[in-house]
Amino acid sequence: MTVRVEKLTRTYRGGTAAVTALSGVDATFGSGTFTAVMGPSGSGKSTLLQCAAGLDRPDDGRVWIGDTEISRMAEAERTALRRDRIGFVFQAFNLIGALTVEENIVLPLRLAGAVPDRAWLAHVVERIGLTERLRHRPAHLSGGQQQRVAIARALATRPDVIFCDEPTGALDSNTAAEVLALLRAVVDEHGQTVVMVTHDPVAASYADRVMVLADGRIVSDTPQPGAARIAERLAVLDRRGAVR
Ligand SMILES: Nc1ncnc2c1ncn2[C@@H]1O[C@H](COP(=O)(O)OP(=O)(O)OP(=O)(O)O)[C@@H](O)[C@H]1O
Repeated sequence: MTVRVEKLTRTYRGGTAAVTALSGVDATFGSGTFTAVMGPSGSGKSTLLQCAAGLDRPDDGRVWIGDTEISRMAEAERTALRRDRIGFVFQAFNLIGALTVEENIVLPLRLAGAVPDRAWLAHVVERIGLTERLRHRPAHLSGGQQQRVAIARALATRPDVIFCDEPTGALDSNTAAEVLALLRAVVDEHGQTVVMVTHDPVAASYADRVMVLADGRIVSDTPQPGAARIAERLAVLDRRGAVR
């Protein structure tokens, strides 16, 4: 499913000054593609993700998931669409400690009152390599395993799009690699659309494309050129930021 944002603007008011987090951002995330969203701290990455996912409302601009314009939907309708068609993976895995791995994975389905597709769930659990751990509690798993559970939970409803905010931010490089390979496989094997905010050039090198934000605008949007080149580009941007 393609996600499209048009002229997205988001200003946070409150405190002494208004902060413009997004300033007229246009972007399309094609069906079955994996995009890394990068840029300095405060450049608007998380805000872009939240607006594109319908978790936050832009002040101006429009958002489509497939043919559905979510920016015009009422809150209840947006909540239902998020539940059915969008998956989320966050840096802090956000698993529920009192539930087992299996219960965490099927929770979105239970909340939606949906009948689980057992064959699909079995496939997802096998794909993330946690078949033996289904009855364990999250606290007994490593960070990488917990994030794999979070990805399985995001996949449980078979969403069209998965938004990830720093999914490997809390992981060491080996477990991060496993999680990134899994996201890559989700795109390649199932044609899901993945949009991932990351600070890490190595993480971004798993994507098809790298979009860089600075001051709420897209400053570069290219096929991913490899971790070393991504790191160089970010360093240039940081130096420019430093002289402003
Ligand atoms: N709820 C909020 N209230 C006020 N200002 C906010 C809020 N959320 C974000 N901002 C501001 O909007 C700007 C963009 O924030 P955003 O979190 O989207 O950036 P980011 O690129 O994801 O940053 P980071 O890499 O540090 O997570 C920042 O200046 C931030 O301080």
